[in-house]
Amino acid sequence: MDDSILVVNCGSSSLKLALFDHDHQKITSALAERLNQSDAFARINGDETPVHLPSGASHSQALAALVNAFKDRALMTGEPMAVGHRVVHGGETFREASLIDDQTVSAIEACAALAPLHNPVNLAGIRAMQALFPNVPQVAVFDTAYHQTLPERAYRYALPERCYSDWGVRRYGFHGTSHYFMAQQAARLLEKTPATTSIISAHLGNGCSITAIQNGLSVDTSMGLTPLEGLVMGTRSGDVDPGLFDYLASRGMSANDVHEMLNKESGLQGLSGQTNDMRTLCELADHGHEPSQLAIDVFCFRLARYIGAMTASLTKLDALVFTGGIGENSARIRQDTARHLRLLGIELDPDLNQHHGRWSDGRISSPDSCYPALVIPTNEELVIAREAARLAVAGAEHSEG
Ligand SMILES: Nc1ncnc2c1ncn2[C@@H]1O[C@H](COP(=O)(O)OP(=O)(O)O)[C@@H](O)[C@H]1O
Ligand SMILES: CC(=O)OP(=O)(O)O
Ligand SMILES: [Mg+2]
Repeated sequence: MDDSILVVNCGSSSLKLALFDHDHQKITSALAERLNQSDAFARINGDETPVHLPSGASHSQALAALVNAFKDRALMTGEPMAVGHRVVHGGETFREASLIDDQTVSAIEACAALAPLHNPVNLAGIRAMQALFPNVPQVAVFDTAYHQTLPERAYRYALPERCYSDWGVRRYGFHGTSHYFMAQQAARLLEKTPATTSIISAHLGNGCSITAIQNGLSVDTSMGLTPLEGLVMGTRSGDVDPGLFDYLASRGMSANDVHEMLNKESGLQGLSGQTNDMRTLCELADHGHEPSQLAIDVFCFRLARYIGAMTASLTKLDALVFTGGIGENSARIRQDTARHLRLLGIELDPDLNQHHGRWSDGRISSPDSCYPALVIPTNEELVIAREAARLAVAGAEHSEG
């Protein structure tokens, strides 16, 4: 055994693997895409030569190939001290990360109906790593855990009580690891403690969600029972009128058709008819492609509406924070969103917004802005690595004691 920590993030058709040393510094990372398809592909980041995968490779085949590649390229010398897994849905069972045993696996299975795109592949990753490293502690870190502090008025839907008590229908919230990290990092940048820092955190990646954080705790969030609610996303619709389901059924669509459409054919992809990739959309819009511009407009307007809505959950606001691939990299999306927020007094400095990387504190708001706006790179893998190491050490001490 060496003292490295492996972090596994299995998505529906991709997986990300990261390797950290005992000081929680990233040693290397890798990505596999188009899994279960004939052109499955894997590479170690920064390395030109792809890692060979069989055609149609599954998550477990890709994990085995990448772990072998880490070993072959001497990036990993022995077994890791812990493996941390991102698990998207932990229901009400998990308020924090958990060492994985049979009970944990059953509880994750029980939540799979609520996150059909995510939990089954998360479990596939867990099983694959258990097979590769049967003696290494495995830890599940849940997207939902950080949101377990939501007050009831924020997590209950206005539905008959039995929906909640019999079937667990409530807002759970996701991307909790990233929003938690934003709360920690924003406090550091603002020279405060997390327990006294209140922010609105906008995580804008392929999946997008926004969270109100009051004194370090999640008090409201845009994703709900599943990761479909809320903001416009790459291929997910976010909020729609619940009356839509009935209407589409009357047009001949089955529940499964509607599920597929809302999750995989909507959002930026659906509006633009071209792509779910924001960078490409911005280029298309620059070349006069109107549906791409519309997709950007709907994305930014929905986001601004949610920023306004989140202020109802806070008694103070120390900063508006942008993160995720879009939030960190797109000055245009941040600017277009801020344009809708003049009434709130949020104003970006065009130069800082364009070049925030040059200033270490991530601030992009103008000095006159009523509230600071920050760009903070997320690092879900680091949080998962820390949690995995902490629980592995605690577990070892427990069994020794
Ligand atoms: N410079 C950029 N401008 C606009 N969008 C960008 C830029 N860089 C990355 N993105 C977008 O970020 C999104 C991916 O976000 P990311 O957080 O990496 O995804 P994931 O949720 O899969 O981790 C894509 O839509 C991509 O186009
Ligand atoms: C929960 C969720 O939406 O995750 P991702 O952004 O990885 O799809
Ligand atoms: Mg993501």
